[in-house]
Amino acid sequence: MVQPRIRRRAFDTAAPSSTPIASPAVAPAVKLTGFVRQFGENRVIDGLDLSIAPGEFVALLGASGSGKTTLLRTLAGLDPIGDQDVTTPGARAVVFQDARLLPWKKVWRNVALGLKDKDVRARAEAALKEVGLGHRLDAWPSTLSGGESQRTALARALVREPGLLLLDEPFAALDALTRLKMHDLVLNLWSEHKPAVLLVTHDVDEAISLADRVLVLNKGKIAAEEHITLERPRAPDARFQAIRRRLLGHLGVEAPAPHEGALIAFPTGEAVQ
Ligand SMILES: Nc1ncnc2c1ncn2[C@@H]1O[C@H](COP(=O)(O)OP(=O)(O)OP(=O)(O)O)[C@@H](O)[C@H]1O
Repeated sequence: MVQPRIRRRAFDTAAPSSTPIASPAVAPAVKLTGFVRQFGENRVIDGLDLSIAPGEFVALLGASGSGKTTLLRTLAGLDPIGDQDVTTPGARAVVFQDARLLPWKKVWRNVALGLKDKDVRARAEAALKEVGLGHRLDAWPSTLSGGESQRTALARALVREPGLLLLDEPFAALDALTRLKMHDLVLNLWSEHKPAVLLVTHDVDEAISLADRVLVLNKGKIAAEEHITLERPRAPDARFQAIRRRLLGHLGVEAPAPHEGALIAFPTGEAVQ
């Protein structure tokens, strides 16, 4: 396979003006200027500008087919970019919706995949302990639950000490409770290691709960941006709901007023409107 060319060059030190974490002297973890991606006649990304500060947690929302994965794949270096202005200076790691573990390798070997040092088992073990899987080092991937598989995928990403962590709907296939636990885990790992994060998600609440900044992708460009300054952990209070309504509006979805038309299920199975 021809390796995509992601330019890793010295770039201007101007920090993104709108990011809360950026300091003027710090180079961004991601910088895209006027980026275009086209499949035949389909111009999916159309002159997109994006800057992510080191350590910043950004979530990306957008309708199905709006180009979220295309953008993430570009930043991951998985797609050719031609001679375009894309800079991702540090190490990158990606976690997808499915864990993509090699079934013939034990859990720790999946995490250590591609590492070259002598102490790879120790590093894999440390990463697996961090995601709460220190007891499953020698397990086979087929014996893991969905949540455990995604934890393993997170450990595999973390062990590479990425400056940029790309998350493509990593919690979408998990049940609601496991998803909430994964949110806590990701926030803990992020505050411990502080990579820049780009999280692609369909879930507006997930985006508001986790990110410093939420972007809405529409017609190939960033159509809206919300800075989330609520303290973590974030409760779905009135300020949260106001951000939610604005983001849903940008996505073309009308948010129901609280409880309006909502079905409330009781433990008896009885439901009232
Ligand atoms: N390799 C490809 N060849 C041709 N078209 C592609 C290719 N990859 C993506 N596309 C098209 O680009 C558009 C954006 O796809 P992409 O997967 O980035 O959207 P998305 O926002 O991630 O969608 P979803 O939320 O449904 O996952 C779609 O119309 C898709 O069909």
